[in-house]
Amino acid sequence: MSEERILWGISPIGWRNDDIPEIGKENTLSHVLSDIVVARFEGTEVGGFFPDAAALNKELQLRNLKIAGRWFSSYLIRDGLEAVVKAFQQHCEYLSLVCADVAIVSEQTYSVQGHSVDVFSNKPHFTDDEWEQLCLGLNELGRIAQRYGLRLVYHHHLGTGVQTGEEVDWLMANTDPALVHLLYDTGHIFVSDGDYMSVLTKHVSRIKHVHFKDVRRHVMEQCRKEGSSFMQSFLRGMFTVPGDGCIDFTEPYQFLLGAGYRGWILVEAEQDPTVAHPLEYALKARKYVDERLLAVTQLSAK
Ligand SMILES: O=C1C[C@@H](O)[C@H](O)[C@@H](O)C1=O
Ligand SMILES: [Co+2]
Repeated sequence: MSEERILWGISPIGWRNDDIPEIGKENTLSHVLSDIVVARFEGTEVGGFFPDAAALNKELQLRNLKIAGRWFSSYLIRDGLEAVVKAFQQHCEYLSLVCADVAIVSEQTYSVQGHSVDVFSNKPHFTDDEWEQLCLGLNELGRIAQRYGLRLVYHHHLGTGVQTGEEVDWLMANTDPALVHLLYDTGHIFVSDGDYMSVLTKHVSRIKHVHFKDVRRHVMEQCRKEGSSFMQSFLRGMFTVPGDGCIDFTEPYQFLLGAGYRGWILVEAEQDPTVAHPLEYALKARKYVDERLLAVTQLSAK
């Protein structure tokens, strides 16, 4: 478990994207993992194209890489808890076999994440009953995750019912802090609310996993103006790696350090890999982390 320090990882989403599985298909698992080693990250998250646990462990061990976690789309509101539990148990079983730390959950009932609609004006809103069903269900999934030695971390996401800071507040207030933790994703909350510090400062004690995703402001503004879908927006380059967009990561990073955050920070930048060379962007992110985040912290500690 990554309890003692911050571990830096990078998501495979820059090479291949589960939201559009056709893109980056030419990037094999070996290629992606070896690029991650070249860029000096310690680990990654599991992508949809990753193999069974034994085959993955072999490739990880060869490169001394770790797995942080994996995304799980829950449909607690649409299908009910019972229908979700079996798939979630299998998910946790796999994650425990690859020695992961977190199970990342995002409720996808009514989500427009994968739809061809304007993501900026079509997010769903849950009713009180639906919120209750979601929160009780998440507590139960959190209990299951714990049995597998994992933490359930909830991923707030554009185009879903838990997108805004207010919705994150509601989710945190109505779930059990011992069972349901928060994944803080800078890119999603910035595009949603135009602010990335409020969720962090309010909920830092619940945050157990972090995605550092940067945003190209001019592309975001253009996508908003034209009513782009979520997938169109990232294909057009709305997201990028830290240091390449408009977010100043020194602020959230210093705050996380000050609050004693331990665990993973993953660079996560979905863009079209035929436009944004994945290794080039991974190296760009590494340079920013080394020079603007780690070096500054070491200097101020002297
Ligand atoms: O953590 C994430 C996983 C993806 O599948 C998702 O669409 C992306 O935006 C993200 O932040
Ligand atoms: Co994310």
